[in-house]
Amino acid sequence: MRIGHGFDVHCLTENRKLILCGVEIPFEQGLLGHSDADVAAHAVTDALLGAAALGDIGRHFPDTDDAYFGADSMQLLQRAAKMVWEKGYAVSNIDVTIIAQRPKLAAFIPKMAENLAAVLEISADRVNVKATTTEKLGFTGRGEGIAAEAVCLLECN
Ligand SMILES: Nc1ccn([C@@H]2O[C@H](COP(=O)(O)O)[C@@H](O)[C@H]2O)c(=O)n1
Ligand SMILES: C[C@@]1(CO)OP(=O)(O)OP(=O)(O)OC[C@H]1O
Repeated sequence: MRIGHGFDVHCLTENRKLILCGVEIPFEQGLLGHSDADVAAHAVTDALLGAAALGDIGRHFPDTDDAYFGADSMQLLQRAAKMVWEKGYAVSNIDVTIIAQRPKLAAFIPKMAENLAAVLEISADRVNVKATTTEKLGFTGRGEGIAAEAVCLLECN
């Protein structure tokens, strides 16, 4: 068994979509990034890569590369999963925490978990997604950005 952790932050801004684990969330602001800025998908990607000792998302998909401009981060996650499979590991489970003061995410969480399970080719009971505020404290609490953390356990084939 191998454990990995991922953490990411993106800034909230006008005129951008808010996409979390591939789900477009209706909100007056979205996340800024070179890709679609899906902060939760990025945290999961880093958790997988970390567990397999494969570095991080920026190493494999640099934000200086035009190929990733506006990229669908769930596709980047799928590519990271393939790297992990090729190293002989299988994803045992993932647990994701999205840190956002607003919007309320509860209604969208089942679809986020479904998307992650599909991309990672694992059953729904191996995926957990949750959201928390920071009780209006810090940059997330002020609504300046959204953060996400993820942990992943890999099994050796
Ligand atoms: N953006 C969010 C944040 C939280 N939730 C849900 O609300 C619960 C309470 O959040 P606290 O930060 O006050 O502990 C949390 O457990 C989530 O179920 C949410 O849906 N969207
Ligand atoms: C995903 C990538 C690549 O498009 O860009 P961003 O969307 O800016 O995201 P970030 O988490 O800052 O870094 C990883 C990048 O390589």
